[in-house]
Amino acid sequence: MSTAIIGAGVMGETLLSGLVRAGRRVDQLMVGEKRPERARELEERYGVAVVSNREAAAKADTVALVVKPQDMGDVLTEIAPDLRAGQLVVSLAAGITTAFIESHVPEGVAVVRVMPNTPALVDEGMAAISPGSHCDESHLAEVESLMSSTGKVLRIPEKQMDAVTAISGSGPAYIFFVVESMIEAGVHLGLPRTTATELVVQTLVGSAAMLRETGDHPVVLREQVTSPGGTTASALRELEVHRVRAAFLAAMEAARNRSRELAEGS
Ligand SMILES: NC(=O)C1=CN([C@@H]2O[C@H](COP(=O)(O)OP(=O)(O)OC[C@H]3O[C@@H](n4cnc5c(N)ncnc54)[C@H](O)[C@@H]3O)[C@@H](O)[C@H]2O)C=CC1
Ligand SMILES: O=C(O)[C@@H]1CCC=N1
Repeated sequence: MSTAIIGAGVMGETLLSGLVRAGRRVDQLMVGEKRPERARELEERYGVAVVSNREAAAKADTVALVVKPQDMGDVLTEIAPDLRAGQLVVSLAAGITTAFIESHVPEGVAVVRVMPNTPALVDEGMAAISPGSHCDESHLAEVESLMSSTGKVLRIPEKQMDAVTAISGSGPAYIFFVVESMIEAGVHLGLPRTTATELVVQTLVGSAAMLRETGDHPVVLREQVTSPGGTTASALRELEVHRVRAAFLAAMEAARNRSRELAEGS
């Protein structure tokens, strides 16, 4: 089964590299990429064929669209004449609905919407997938196989996609923001930057492993760290005073709303 990736920026390369790591034959992969220098970079790095979008659409069994939501309409209009019934189109774009894609492609083309995230680069990705209206089990299984090469895959109803985008799609950025803030705090408290970075990164990795390995609720794990009258309680009180929990809620609502706006083309 050949797969084409149209749009090989951050997320397109993440998918491509994951497929290569998972042992997909490079001669079964193709890339369509607008920027010539980026295309050359990918050819050199992976030995993958970079072809026109139309050639990619005509030749591949599965066409993964990884361009920005704002570019999706133009790309679909460009490749529609080359698509045929029986092919699978997979969109990784925020906001873009399966109905929008189906309205641009020929009858009989199956569409699956995916929301991945960048930890896929280290095979710890979280991808949610939703079927369009002409999908069967084999199409969902194919997308599960594509995405499970780089992490976990969850099937969800499409109406949850904007919320999923706000939580796991954008999620790594929030975590990196917290990490960055803690490192800066360490420096402010007088630690060398390298020391602060090592402390924060290992604390994050250790905490993530505890969540996954114990299966305990985060509240339980937080309470274990919070000694009565101790340092953690003092810090958590400040986070509540500064309304950090409310800020997280507002931030994720904003991301969900932006995903909805992208669906409307703005
Ligand atoms: N970066 C992330 O963490 C995530 C991104 N996504 C989705 O992935 C998509 C791509 O995002 P990024 O990779 O971050 O953006 P990006 O800007 O790094 O990549 C987009 C790529 O598409 C190429 N491109 C644009 N128009 C094209 C065309 N007509 N034909 C061929 N290639 C074309 C650009 O040259 C660029 O290399 C977006 O729709 C985004 O919503 C989804 C989840 C996470
Ligand atoms: O920021 C964005 O729009 C994309 C979608 C989810 C993560 N990055």
